[in-house]
Amino acid sequence: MADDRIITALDVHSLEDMKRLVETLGDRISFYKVGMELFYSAGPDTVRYLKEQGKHVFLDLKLHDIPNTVAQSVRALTRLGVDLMTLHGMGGRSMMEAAAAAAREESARLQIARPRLLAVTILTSIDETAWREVGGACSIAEEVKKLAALAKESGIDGTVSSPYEAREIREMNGPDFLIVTPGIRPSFAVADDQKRFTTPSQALHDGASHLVIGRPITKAADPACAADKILEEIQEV
Ligand SMILES: O=c1ccn([C@@H]2O[C@H](COP(=O)(O)O)[C@@H](O)[C@H]2O)c(=O)[nH]1
Repeated sequence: MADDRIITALDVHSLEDMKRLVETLGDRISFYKVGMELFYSAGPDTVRYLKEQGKHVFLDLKLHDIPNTVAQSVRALTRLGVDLMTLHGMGGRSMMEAAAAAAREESARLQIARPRLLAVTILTSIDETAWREVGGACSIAEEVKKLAALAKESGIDGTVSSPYEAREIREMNGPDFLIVTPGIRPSFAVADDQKRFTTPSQALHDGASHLVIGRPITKAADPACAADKILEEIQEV
Protein backbone atom coordinates (compact mmCIF):
# COMPACT_ATOMS: atom_id res chain seq x y z
CA MET A 1 0.00 0.00 0.00
CA ALA A 2 1.13 3.55 -0.71
CA ASP A 3 2.85 5.60 1.96
CA ASP A 4 2.64 9.37 1.37
CA ARG A 5 6.01 9.84 3.06
CA ILE A 6 7.79 8.42 0.01
CA ILE A 7 8.13 10.79 -2.91
CA THR A 8 9.54 9.15 -6.02
CA ALA A 9 11.70 11.42 -8.19
CA LEU A 10 10.73 11.02 -11.82
CA ASP A 11 14.10 11.97 -13.31
CA VAL A 12 13.41 10.88 -16.88
CA HIS A 13 13.12 13.03 -19.97
CA SER A 14 9.88 12.17 -21.70
CA LEU A 15 6.22 11.93 -20.91
CA GLU A 16 6.24 8.34 -22.18
CA ASP A 17 9.05 7.27 -19.84
CA MET A 18 7.27 8.99 -16.96
CA LYS A 19 3.96 7.27 -17.70
CA ARG A 20 5.68 3.88 -17.98
CA LEU A 21 7.23 4.30 -14.52
CA VAL A 22 4.01 5.52 -12.92
CA GLU A 23 2.13 2.55 -14.40
CA THR A 24 4.81 0.13 -13.24
CA LEU A 25 4.70 1.48 -9.69
CA GLY A 26 0.90 1.50 -9.64
CA ASP A 27 -0.75 1.96 -6.24
CA ARG A 28 2.54 1.61 -4.33
CA ILE A 29 3.47 5.23 -4.91
CA SER A 30 1.09 8.14 -4.40
CA PHE A 31 3.55 11.08 -4.40
CA TYR A 32 5.84 12.01 -7.29
CA LYS A 33 8.51 14.63 -7.81
CA VAL A 34 8.81 16.31 -11.19
CA GLY A 35 12.22 17.93 -11.43
CA MET A 36 14.06 20.07 -13.93
CA GLU A 37 14.95 17.27 -16.35
CA LEU A 38 11.35 16.16 -16.83
CA PHE A 39 9.68 19.58 -16.60
CA TYR A 40 12.10 21.20 -19.07
CA SER A 41 11.60 18.25 -21.46
CA ALA A 42 7.88 17.64 -21.23
CA GLY A 43 6.43 20.70 -19.46
CA PRO A 44 3.15 21.14 -17.55
CA ASP A 45 1.59 18.03 -19.16
CA THR A 46 3.64 16.02 -16.65
CA VAL A 47 1.82 17.63 -13.73
CA ARG A 48 -1.58 17.35 -15.45
CA TYR A 49 -1.07 13.63 -16.08
CA LEU A 50 -0.05 12.91 -12.50
CA LYS A 51 -3.01 14.86 -11.12
CA GLU A 52 -5.36 12.96 -13.45
CA GLN A 53 -3.95 9.75 -11.97
CA GLY A 54 -4.83 11.01 -8.49
CA LYS A 55 -1.19 11.48 -7.43
CA HIS A 56 0.32 14.21 -5.26
CA VAL A 57 2.85 16.33 -7.14
CA PHE A 58 6.04 17.92 -5.87
CA LEU A 59 7.36 20.29 -8.54
CA ASP A 60 11.06 20.76 -7.81
CA LEU A 61 12.24 23.67 -9.93
CA LYS A 62 14.30 25.32 -7.15
CA LEU A 63 13.32 28.89 -7.94
CA HIS A 64 16.05 31.44 -7.19
CA ASP A 65 15.71 35.01 -8.48
CA ILE A 66 14.61 38.45 -7.36
CA PRO A 67 11.40 38.52 -5.26
CA ASN A 68 9.09 39.75 -8.03
CA THR A 69 10.23 37.11 -10.53
CA VAL A 70 9.92 34.29 -8.02
CA ALA A 71 6.51 35.49 -6.82
CA GLN A 72 5.14 35.60 -10.38
CA SER A 73 6.58 32.13 -11.07
CA VAL A 74 4.94 30.80 -7.89
CA ARG A 75 1.62 32.23 -9.08
CA ALA A 76 1.99 30.39 -12.41
CA LEU A 77 2.93 27.10 -10.72
CA THR A 78 0.08 27.46 -8.22
CA ARG A 79 -2.32 27.59 -11.19
CA LEU A 80 -0.97 24.19 -12.26
CA GLY A 81 -2.28 22.68 -9.04
CA VAL A 82 0.95 21.28 -7.61
CA ASP A 83 1.04 20.22 -3.96
CA LEU A 84 4.64 21.12 -3.15
CA MET A 85 7.22 23.33 -4.82
CA THR A 86 10.77 24.49 -4.09
CA LEU A 87 12.69 27.74 -3.99
CA HIS A 88 16.23 28.37 -2.75
CA GLY A 89 16.54 29.56 0.84
CA MET A 90 19.64 31.49 -0.30
CA GLY A 91 17.25 33.79 -2.18
CA GLY A 92 16.69 35.45 1.19
CA ARG A 93 13.87 36.67 3.36
CA SER A 94 12.20 39.07 0.87
CA MET A 95 12.16 36.46 -1.86
CA MET A 96 10.67 33.81 0.42
CA GLU A 97 8.07 36.19 1.86
CA ALA A 98 7.02 37.25 -1.64
CA ALA A 99 6.74 33.60 -2.71
CA ALA A 100 4.64 32.68 0.34
CA ALA A 101 2.29 35.62 -0.26
CA ALA A 102 1.96 34.73 -3.95
CA ALA A 103 1.00 31.11 -3.20
CA ARG A 104 -1.50 32.24 -0.59
CA GLU A 105 -3.12 34.91 -2.77
CA GLU A 106 -3.26 32.92 -6.01
CA SER A 107 -4.72 29.81 -4.38
CA ALA A 108 -7.31 31.91 -2.52
CA ARG A 109 -8.23 33.70 -5.77
CA LEU A 110 -8.75 30.36 -7.54
CA GLN A 111 -10.25 28.70 -4.48
CA ILE A 112 -7.85 25.78 -4.68
CA ALA A 113 -5.63 24.20 -2.05
CA ARG A 114 -2.56 26.27 -1.27
CA PRO A 115 0.65 24.63 -2.50
CA ARG A 116 3.21 24.10 0.26
CA LEU A 117 6.54 25.84 -0.30
CA LEU A 118 9.89 24.30 0.58
CA ALA A 119 13.18 26.13 0.95
CA VAL A 120 16.17 24.27 -0.45
CA THR A 121 19.04 24.58 2.05
CA ILE A 122 22.36 23.00 1.06
CA LEU A 123 22.20 20.38 -1.68
CA THR A 124 22.75 16.79 -0.56
CA SER A 125 25.51 16.43 -3.18
CA ILE A 126 27.64 18.96 -1.27
CA ASP A 127 30.13 17.79 1.37
CA GLU A 128 32.22 19.99 3.69
CA THR A 129 35.05 20.28 1.11
CA ALA A 130 32.73 21.41 -1.66
CA TRP A 131 31.00 23.73 0.80
CA ARG A 132 34.30 25.48 1.70
CA GLU A 133 35.09 25.81 -2.02
CA VAL A 134 32.00 27.94 -2.56
CA GLY A 135 32.84 30.14 0.40
CA GLY A 136 31.03 28.39 3.25
CA ALA A 137 32.33 30.00 6.45
CA CYS A 138 30.53 27.81 9.01
CA SER A 139 29.71 24.10 8.90
CA ILE A 140 26.97 22.77 6.60
CA ALA A 141 24.91 21.89 9.68
CA GLU A 142 25.11 25.48 10.96
CA GLU A 143 24.18 26.94 7.60
CA VAL A 144 21.23 24.59 7.18
CA LYS A 145 19.96 25.56 10.63
CA LYS A 146 20.18 29.27 9.77
CA LEU A 147 18.32 28.75 6.50
CA ALA A 148 15.65 26.59 8.15
CA ALA A 149 15.02 29.26 10.80
CA LEU A 150 14.85 31.99 8.14
CA ALA A 151 12.49 29.90 6.00
CA LYS A 152 10.08 29.44 8.89
CA GLU A 153 10.18 33.15 9.79
CA SER A 154 9.46 33.98 6.14
CA GLY A 155 6.27 31.90 6.01
CA ILE A 156 7.73 28.89 4.20
CA ASP A 157 6.23 25.48 5.05
CA GLY A 158 9.36 23.36 5.16
CA THR A 159 12.88 22.65 3.98
CA VAL A 160 14.71 20.38 1.60
CA SER A 161 17.81 19.26 3.44
CA SER A 162 19.86 16.15 3.94
CA PRO A 163 18.77 13.59 6.54
CA TYR A 164 21.84 14.61 8.61
CA GLU A 165 20.17 17.89 9.57
CA ALA A 166 16.63 16.57 10.07
CA ARG A 167 16.83 16.07 13.83
CA GLU A 168 17.93 19.65 14.57
CA ILE A 169 15.40 21.19 12.18
CA ARG A 170 12.63 19.14 13.75
CA GLU A 171 13.61 20.27 17.25
CA MET A 172 13.90 23.90 16.12
CA ASN A 173 10.89 24.29 13.81
CA GLY A 174 8.35 22.02 15.50
CA PRO A 175 6.15 19.06 14.55
CA ASP A 176 4.22 20.65 11.67
CA PHE A 177 7.22 21.87 9.69
CA LEU A 178 7.85 19.79 6.56
CA ILE A 179 11.31 18.25 6.38
CA VAL A 180 11.79 16.74 2.95
CA THR A 181 15.01 14.81 2.56
CA PRO A 182 16.60 13.59 -0.65
CA GLY A 183 19.91 11.78 -0.13
CA ILE A 184 18.14 8.52 0.67
CA ARG A 185 19.91 5.28 -0.03
CA PRO A 186 18.45 1.93 1.02
CA SER A 187 21.13 -0.67 1.80
CA PHE A 188 20.70 -2.25 -1.66
CA ALA A 189 21.50 0.99 -3.56
CA VAL A 190 24.71 2.85 -4.49
CA ALA A 191 25.49 6.45 -3.44
CA ASP A 192 25.76 7.94 -6.97
CA ASP A 193 26.46 11.68 -6.58
CA GLN A 194 24.85 11.96 -3.13
CA LYS A 195 27.28 12.90 -0.34
CA ARG A 196 25.05 13.41 2.72
CA PHE A 197 22.78 10.36 2.69
CA THR A 198 21.29 7.67 4.86
CA THR A 199 18.71 4.88 4.77
CA PRO A 200 14.94 5.49 4.56
CA SER A 201 14.25 4.26 8.10
CA GLN A 202 17.07 6.32 9.63
CA ALA A 203 15.89 9.52 7.90
CA LEU A 204 12.34 9.09 9.21
CA HIS A 205 13.62 8.17 12.63
CA ASP A 206 15.63 11.42 12.68
CA GLY A 207 12.58 13.54 11.92
CA ALA A 208 12.09 13.72 8.15
CA SER A 209 8.45 14.07 7.13
CA HIS A 210 9.01 12.96 3.52
CA LEU A 211 11.77 11.10 1.68
CA VAL A 212 12.66 11.83 -1.93
CA ILE A 213 13.91 8.69 -3.62
CA GLY A 214 14.85 8.57 -7.28
CA ARG A 215 17.42 6.22 -8.76
CA PRO A 216 17.20 3.49 -6.08
CA ILE A 217 13.67 2.94 -7.41
CA THR A 218 13.60 4.27 -10.95
CA LYS A 219 16.92 2.75 -12.10
CA ALA A 220 16.42 -0.55 -10.31
CA ALA A 221 16.13 -3.67 -12.47
CA ASP A 222 12.68 -4.09 -10.95
CA PRO A 223 11.35 -0.67 -9.75
CA ALA A 224 8.21 -2.14 -8.18
CA CYS A 225 10.25 -4.61 -6.15
CA ALA A 226 12.65 -1.83 -5.03
CA ALA A 227 9.70 0.30 -3.92
CA ASP A 228 8.21 -2.66 -2.03
CA LYS A 229 11.47 -3.21 -0.15
CA ILE A 230 11.56 0.45 0.89
CA LEU A 231 7.91 0.43 1.96
CA GLU A 232 8.57 -2.64 4.03
CA GLU A 233 11.65 -1.07 5.63
CA ILE A 234 9.71 2.00 6.84
CA GLN A 235 6.55 0.21 7.89
CA GLU A 236 7.32 0.35 11.60
CA VAL A 237 8.90 3.83 11.68
O1 LIG B 1 19.56 18.72 -2.04
C1 LIG B 1 18.92 18.13 -2.93
C2 LIG B 1 17.81 18.68 -3.52
C3 LIG B 1 17.12 17.96 -4.47
N1 LIG B 1 17.53 16.73 -4.83
C4 LIG B 1 16.72 16.00 -5.84
O2 LIG B 1 16.24 14.79 -5.27
C5 LIG B 1 16.33 13.72 -6.20
C6 LIG B 1 17.20 12.64 -5.63
O3 LIG B 1 17.34 11.62 -6.56
P1 LIG B 1 18.22 10.32 -6.29
O4 LIG B 1 18.22 9.62 -7.62
O5 LIG B 1 17.51 9.53 -5.22
O6 LIG B 1 19.59 10.73 -5.88
C7 LIG B 1 16.83 14.32 -7.51
O7 LIG B 1 15.72 14.58 -8.32
C8 LIG B 1 17.48 15.63 -7.10
O8 LIG B 1 17.29 16.63 -8.08
C9 LIG B 1 18.64 16.19 -4.25
O9 LIG B 1 19.06 15.05 -4.59
N2 LIG B 1 19.30 16.90 -3.30
